[in-house]
Amino acid sequence: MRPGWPRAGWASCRCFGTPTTKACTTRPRTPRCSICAPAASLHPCRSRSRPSPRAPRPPRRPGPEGAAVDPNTTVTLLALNLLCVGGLLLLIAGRMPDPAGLRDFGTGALVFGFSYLLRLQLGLGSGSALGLLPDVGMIFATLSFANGLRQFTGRAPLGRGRLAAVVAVYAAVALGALLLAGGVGRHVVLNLALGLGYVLLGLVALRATRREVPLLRTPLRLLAGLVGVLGLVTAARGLVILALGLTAVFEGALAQAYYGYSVAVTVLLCPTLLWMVFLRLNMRLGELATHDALTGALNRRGLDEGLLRLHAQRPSPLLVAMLVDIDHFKQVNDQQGHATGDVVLRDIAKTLAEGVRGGDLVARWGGEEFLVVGQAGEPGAVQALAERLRARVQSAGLGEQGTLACTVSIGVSAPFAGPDAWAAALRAADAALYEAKRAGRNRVVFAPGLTAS
Ligand SMILES: Nc1nc2c(ncn2[C@@H]2O[C@H](COP(=O)(O)OP(=O)(O)OP(=O)(O)O)[C@@H](O)[C@H]2O)c(=O)[nH]1
Repeated sequence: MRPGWPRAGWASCRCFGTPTTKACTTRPRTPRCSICAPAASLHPCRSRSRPSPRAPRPPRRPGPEGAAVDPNTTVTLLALNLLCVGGLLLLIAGRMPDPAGLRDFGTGALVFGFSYLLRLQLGLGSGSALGLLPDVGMIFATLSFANGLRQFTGRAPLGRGRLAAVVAVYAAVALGALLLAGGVGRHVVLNLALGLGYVLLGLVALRATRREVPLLRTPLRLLAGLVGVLGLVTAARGLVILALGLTAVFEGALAQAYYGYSVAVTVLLCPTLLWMVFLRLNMRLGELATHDALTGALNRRGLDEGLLRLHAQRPSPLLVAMLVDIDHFKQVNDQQGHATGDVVLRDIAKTLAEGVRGGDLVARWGGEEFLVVGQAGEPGAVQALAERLRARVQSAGLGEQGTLACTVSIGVSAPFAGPDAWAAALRAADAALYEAKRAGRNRVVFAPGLTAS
């Protein structure tokens, strides 16, 4: 250490031992060295940290608390969020055998995200003709969402021709508005069209709640509420632009409210979509676990679950078991090929499922054998059901061309109640089926306790 230099702390004090010769760069919280400390009141750093009362104060910037919602930052975050979610949905859809609308959801989110980024590049309030490009992107993305939702809820998608026509009409109207009224016209048309699109999307979701399983109704209602309100707010924004001009919706309280709500919707929308996808996948897995892959009839596990449900009813109903076996099915395979045999199996399963009463169970019991379990019901009802099933199969056109014919033999158990009687009922149905085959096939035989009516 040089003689005369401060003892401690000088290295961290940015006056470097020459406090008054230059403008001091000492930060307010830097520990002072022994040179600065005694003359702190004269030192330039002290005078800088305490401005004289006469000096004009710099304008206050909003702090982190209560900071304004900045449209540019908000739109950037929305765009990134949409791009991430779109990519994720497309990844999930790529791995699903039946993506049911997920591809359209993903495409919609990606196109919306890119459109937002393009709008940021051009300037949010820009009135340039290039701005029509992201506008058209957003309209297409909204239609893509609606298409995805339709498919997700089991409805046919809108054809490509229709989508292209709507987008073309929008582009023409927006161009006309731009030529007539400049940027204001373009923004009014965009907000009104997007608002209408969101409201329609909400209505598609609301309509689907009527047909969907209860599990899916909650996220669908949430989706309908979120986009429905966004639609009304966006359309109202269009009217505000018309009445007050563009500045009113990009600055001030209205802009704060709109962008605040948009953030909330986007943040909630993504988990809602993923929630719906998760539920759908879960339902699909449940179906795969309980249904036969070839015929779509219940498998043993599905039958067990169905039987438990039937037995759990109060009062416990009387049930009957019917074993349905295709006659001479080996000949179908030998003459038409195994693939056609598969189609015939599928057709017969469908014919049986369409012929039973609501609540009856149809399961694939073995290779070309099905089991129907239903409530015994009124006297004569079981006999009528068994005969109807036999007749329906006989008259059905089967195979790829619908030109093949097959018959079935059916053995019907006596009515039974409770799981304990299940094994005995199956034995009785099997014995009756054997008897039907022995007696010449294409007939129904009833176990003792039930007689043909
Ligand atoms: N295509 C196809 N054939 C199957 C399947 N499962 C079993 N089979 C066929 O079903 C036929 C059953 O033949 P059999 O048990 O001799 O009975 P059947 O020819 O129907 O004669 P009856 O029952 O006595 O009237 C066999 O040829 C099996 O290969 C399947 O999943 N697909």
